Amino acid sequence: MSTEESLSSSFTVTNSLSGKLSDVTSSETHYNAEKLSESGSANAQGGGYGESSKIIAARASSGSSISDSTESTSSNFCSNNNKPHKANDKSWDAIQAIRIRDGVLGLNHFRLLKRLGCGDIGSVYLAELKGANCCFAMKVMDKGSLASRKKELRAQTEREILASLDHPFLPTLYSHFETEKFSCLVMEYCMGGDLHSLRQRQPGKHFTEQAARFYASEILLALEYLHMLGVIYRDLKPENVLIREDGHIMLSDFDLSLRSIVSPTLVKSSTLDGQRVPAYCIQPLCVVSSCVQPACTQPSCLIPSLILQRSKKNRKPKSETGYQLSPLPELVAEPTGARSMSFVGTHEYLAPEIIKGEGHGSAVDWWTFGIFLYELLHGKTPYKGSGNRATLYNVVGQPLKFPETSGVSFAARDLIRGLLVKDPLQRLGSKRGATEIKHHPFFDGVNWALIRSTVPPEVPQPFELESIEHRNSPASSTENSQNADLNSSGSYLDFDFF
Ligand SMILES: Nc1ncnc2c1ncn2[C@@H]1O[C@H](COP(=O)(O)OP(=O)(O)OP(=O)(O)O)[C@@H](O)[C@H]1O
Repeated sequence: MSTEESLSSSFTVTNSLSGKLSDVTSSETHYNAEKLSESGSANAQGGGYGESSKIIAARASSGSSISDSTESTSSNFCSNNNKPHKANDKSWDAIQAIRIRDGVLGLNHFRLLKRLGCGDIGSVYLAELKGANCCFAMKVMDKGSLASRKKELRAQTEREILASLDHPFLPTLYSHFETEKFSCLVMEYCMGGDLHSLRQRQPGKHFTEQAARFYASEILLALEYLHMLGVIYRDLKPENVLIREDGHIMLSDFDLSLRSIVSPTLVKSSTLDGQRVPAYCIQPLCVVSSCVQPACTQPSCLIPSLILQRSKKNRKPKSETGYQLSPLPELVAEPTGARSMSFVGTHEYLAPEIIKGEGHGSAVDWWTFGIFLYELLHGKTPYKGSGNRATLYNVVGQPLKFPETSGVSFAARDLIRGLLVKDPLQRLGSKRGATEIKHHPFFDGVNWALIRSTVPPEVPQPFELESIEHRNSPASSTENSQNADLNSSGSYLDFDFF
């Protein structure tokens, strides 16, 4: 079967799920491949997709348990009891103070200052907690619209995943409440915009290798944490990486994520006698600058013989290296049993196994991680075609190429090659997840434990609430009238959706 044929036939996704899935994901057994675009929808089953950038498989409505006019009070849902990293967060304290005073938190406690953006299932507003000088990002979803478009399960999945997170590079969900018409998520506000916009502002529209390493390292930790929770993210792209006030990142947007069961395991370290050997995918001496698809069949096992010999020669006697000689066990938490047949993601970032409809698991996140790193370093993605169909064709059938003039290091290209192996079983990260990827020489020198203390490549200008308030004053609010109603009493009238 030609690639073209297999592409078309791959859109007939009728198989049932295999592998271990949670209750929530098992509802994915009914789906239709569906494309989302501002210009409308198209049926992807026959390969007749148009030129949108993002596709999803619509899952059947689960009959979600959204209740009316209440804040979610379900025990630990939005308390910081189970979020030790938020123990000293003044935003938690401010929200808690309102709860103590008024019982529950609601829309009336917030002033919506401006619309930050809108996605497929809702709009996100910058919201100030009245009287507390604290700002949040509030995602507002129209319940009627969610129901009519069968998006309730997506919204519910996103909400439940957000509620379970407690990580410096992932968003905090402070509260979820419902009004008669809207479902609202109160999240941490990221004031620095997204990584896509930041990349556009770089010379040559790409990051330096040092900057790319920084962002890729933080993303790797975020994905590692998600995989430990059994969450496969599935939508990595610079647009979904937001920049915090301090220049560190926050991975956002979980409505395409998949939840599965994972059993974290301690395994013996991959070091040799305690000495780390650079785990290149391809032997450096054999590689020419514009490489084609690698012979990287077992990424974590292929260690260049030259390097091995040197390592053995340089190896220090046991007494000198002390405890390093007993390799420490490493935590591996890759949800390798997860399987989904959904057709989800963004065209240029879709893994081949998703396009081919073969069923996919956590390895899709390592594929997208490879595309992501390629884009940060080169200012473009590797398989982009003249349209979406051509892009998908390239992902499945074309070899990986780097620009002739690429000044990108061997280590970076080797890592990208290892991640962009088309067979998910042979892909770097597919067996031991982030643990495997962290050992790649591209990340040499990264202090994983202290990455939060690393100085970011760029720190955004300080955010001034007053300037937004000024712009939103009645005298200057033509823009506001198009967005949310921001009247000074703080009550809202209408939201502008989608
Ligand atoms: N916590 C946040 N802080 C600041 N801005 C945010 C935050 N969350 C979202 N945004 C902004 O709001 C926009 C809409 O976000 P949302 O997650 O709803 O959708 P999306 O990522 O654009 O698309 P989709 O939901 O269709 O995948 C984003 O593009 C982003 O610019």
